[in-house]
Amino acid sequence: MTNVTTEDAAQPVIYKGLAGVPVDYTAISKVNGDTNSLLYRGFAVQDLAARCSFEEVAYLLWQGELPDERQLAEFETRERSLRHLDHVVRRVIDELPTTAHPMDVLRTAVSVIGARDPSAADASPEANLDKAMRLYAQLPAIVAYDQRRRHGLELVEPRDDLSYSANFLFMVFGDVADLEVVSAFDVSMILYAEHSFNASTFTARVITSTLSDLYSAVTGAIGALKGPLHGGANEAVMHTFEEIKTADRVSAWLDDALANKHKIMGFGHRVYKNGDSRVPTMRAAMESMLVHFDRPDLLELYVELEADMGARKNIKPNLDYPAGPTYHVMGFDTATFTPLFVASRVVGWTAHVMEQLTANALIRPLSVYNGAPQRELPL
Ligand SMILES: CC(=O)SCCNC(=O)CCNC(=O)[C@H](O)C(C)(C)COP(=O)(O)OP(=O)(O)OC[C@H]1O[C@@H](n2cnc3c(N)ncnc32)[C@H](O)[C@@H]1OP(=O)(O)O
Ligand SMILES: O=C([O-])CC(=O)C(=O)O
Repeated sequence: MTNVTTEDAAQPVIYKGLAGVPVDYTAISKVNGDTNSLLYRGFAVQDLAARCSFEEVAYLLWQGELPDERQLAEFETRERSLRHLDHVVRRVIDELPTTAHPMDVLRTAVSVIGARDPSAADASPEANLDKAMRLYAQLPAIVAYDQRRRHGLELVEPRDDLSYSANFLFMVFGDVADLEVVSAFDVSMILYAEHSFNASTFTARVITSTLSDLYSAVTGAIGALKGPLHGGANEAVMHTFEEIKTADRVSAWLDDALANKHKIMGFGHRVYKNGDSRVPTMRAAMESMLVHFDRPDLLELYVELEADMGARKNIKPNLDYPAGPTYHVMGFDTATFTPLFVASRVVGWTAHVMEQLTANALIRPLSVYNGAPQRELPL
C-alpha cells in the first residue's frame, strides 16, 4: 500500500486505506504482524482453539475473562433458549428470492430483528450485551434456514441438547454431525471471531461512534464483510478451486490470473505479511476434514496453489484459504461461507460496539480536496 502525497509539498500525507495508522486503543484482541500472532483478551488463539469451545470464547471476548463452570452453564442455557428463528424474520426471508445472496438475506434479517426490538435504542452495557447474545444465538438459524430453502428443504428446529456448533450443523443438514466435524467447525468459529480493526469491525465502530444502535452497526459490518477483499474471500477461494479443478492446472491458471493482474483470493493480508496467525490451526482442521470426507484431490490443489503463489509472489494464505475447502467438504453451499464468518464475527463486532461506547469519539477523519478550484456558477 503506497502512501500518496499531493502536488503541494505542504499538504499532509494521505494514508491510503488507513494502512499502518493506529486509530484507537482496544483491549479485545492483539494482532501482531511481526510475530504472526493473535491474542484474544491476552490468550493465544491457537490455545483457545485447542482447549475451549466457541461458547467459552464468545464469553471471553464479551466479558474479558473465561467463564467458570457456573458462568458457562448459565451462558449456554441462555444461548440455547434464544436459538429459535423469529417468525417475522422467517416470513421476511420467505419473501426474498432464493437467488438473493445469503449475505443480503442475513443483512436484511439483522435489520428486521433490530426493527422489532423495542429496546433497540437502549445503549446501556446490559442492553447491548443482551442484543449481542440474541444475534449470536439467532444467526445460525437464519444461515441454516436460508441454505435449506435454496434447496427446497424445510426449516429444521434447533435442539437445546446440542452445543452451539453441533446445533448449527444440525439445523443446516438435519443430522447430528460426527464429533470430528463439529470440532473442526467449532475451531473455524473460534478463529473467525475477532481480529481487531479489520474493515467490518471498523465499520461497526464508525457507526457506533455516531451513537447509532448495535443492530445498525452489525448490519453495516455485514455489508463490509461481504466484499471479496475481506470476508467474501472464503467464498471466492472455492470459486478459484472450482475454476482450476486439479493440481496439475495450477501453474497455467496462475500464469493467466497474474498476467491479467487478478488478485488471488485467500492470499495476502493488510497486517500479516509473513503468514496469517490462524492459518496453521485452520489448515490442520481442514486436513482432518479432507481425510474425513476423502478428498485428497482438494489437498493437492491447496498445496500446489499455496506453493506456486509463494514461489512467484511470496504471498501467503490468509484464514479464508483453508476455511473455504473446509466448509465445502462439510456440505455448505459456497454462498453460505461468508454468512458462517458473520455468525462467528458477530461476537467480535458487538464486543467492539460495547468497547467503542466506553470511550466514544465521533470517527470523522479529514480529506484533502483535489477537485476543481472555487468557481462561479454559469449565468
Ligand atoms: C479474513 C480476511 O478478510 S483476510 C483478507 C481476505 N481477502 C483476500 O484474500 C483477497 C485477496 N487479497 C488481497 O486483495 C490483499 O492481499 C488484501 C486486500 C487482503 C490486503 O492488501 P493490501 O494490504 O491492501 O495490499 P495491496 O493490495 O496493496 O497489495 C500489495 C502488493 O501485493 C499484491 N497482492 C496482495 N495480495 C495479493 C493477492 N491475493 N494476489 C495477488 N497479488 C496480491 C498486490 O497486487 C500489490 O502488488 P503491487 O505492489 O505490485 O501492486
Ligand atoms: O484483519 C483484517 O484486515 C482481515 C482479517 O483477517 C479478519 O477480519 O479476520
